[in-house]
Amino acid sequence: MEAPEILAAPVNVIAKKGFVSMENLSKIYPNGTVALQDVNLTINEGEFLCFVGPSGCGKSTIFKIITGLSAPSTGTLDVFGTTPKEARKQSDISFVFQDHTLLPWSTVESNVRLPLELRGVDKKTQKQEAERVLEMVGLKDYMKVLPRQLSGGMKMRVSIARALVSRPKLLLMDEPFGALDEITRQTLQNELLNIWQQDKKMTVLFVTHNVFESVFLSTSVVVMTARPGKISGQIDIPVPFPRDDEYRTSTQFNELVRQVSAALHH
Ligand SMILES: Nc1ncnc2c1ncn2[C@@H]1O[C@H](COP(=O)(O)OP(=O)(O)OP(=O)(O)O)[C@@H](O)[C@H]1O
Repeated sequence: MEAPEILAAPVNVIAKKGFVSMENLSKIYPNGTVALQDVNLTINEGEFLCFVGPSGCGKSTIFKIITGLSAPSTGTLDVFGTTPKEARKQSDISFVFQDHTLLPWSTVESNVRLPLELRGVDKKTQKQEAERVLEMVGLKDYMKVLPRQLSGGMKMRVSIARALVSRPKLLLMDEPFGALDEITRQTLQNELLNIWQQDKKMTVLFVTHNVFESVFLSTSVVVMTARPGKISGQIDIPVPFPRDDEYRTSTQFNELVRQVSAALHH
């Protein structure tokens, strides 16, 4: 994590129409790197937004700002009517990273219960909720198993279950499937969409370098450019859910992939 930014200007946090909204948001790191410049973005409740862009375009910085781990240098930010830090404290925001970050010495169940345990939720509820989310990711039979006994895809499922256990309003996923083989990746994409469909109100922000993945998963793709990091375009994916494997080979899918790729190389 970066050093505290004493010089950072205070951020205005005000209620806006969007679920999460950013206006003219910029981020200049203490070493002078302009990570984000004039970012304007409105995210509505229930959206599945994918961020694509070259390495270093500021995708992770946007995530850090939304969660209050980093302060914007200028601009306005609203995270469902409260401060980012408060939203995180209330467990309204959960994360999933490429690295599953599971505790190796704890069972699957203990790993998944951890966010609730840290919040002082009673043991019975912890167990019920862990069972609920492990069922959702198809791992209810693996509750007593240690992470090292699981495949990469299964570890990622546990990581997703742990993020869902606190019933977040906002789920942030930073290249979660980047380290998985293509078949496992597609299976997990299907599963993630099923889970998201079960909770129509959960908003998902998903970073990926993979254009196909962004077009398969999202309701809208945000395309970013690097140095300085800016949003160069947003392409809506007006394809109804559920989406299946037929969609992956459809003309519409290929056309949307073409559009996102063109925006990336623009
Ligand atoms: N703490 C920091 N101090 C200085 N510069 C930073 C810091 N964190 C990130 N940067 C720089 O800010 C820019 C945006 O970084 P960020 O990690 O947000 O990009 P990204 O799009 O997530 O990259 P990647 O796709 O490689 O993960 C990069 O040029 C990076 O080197």
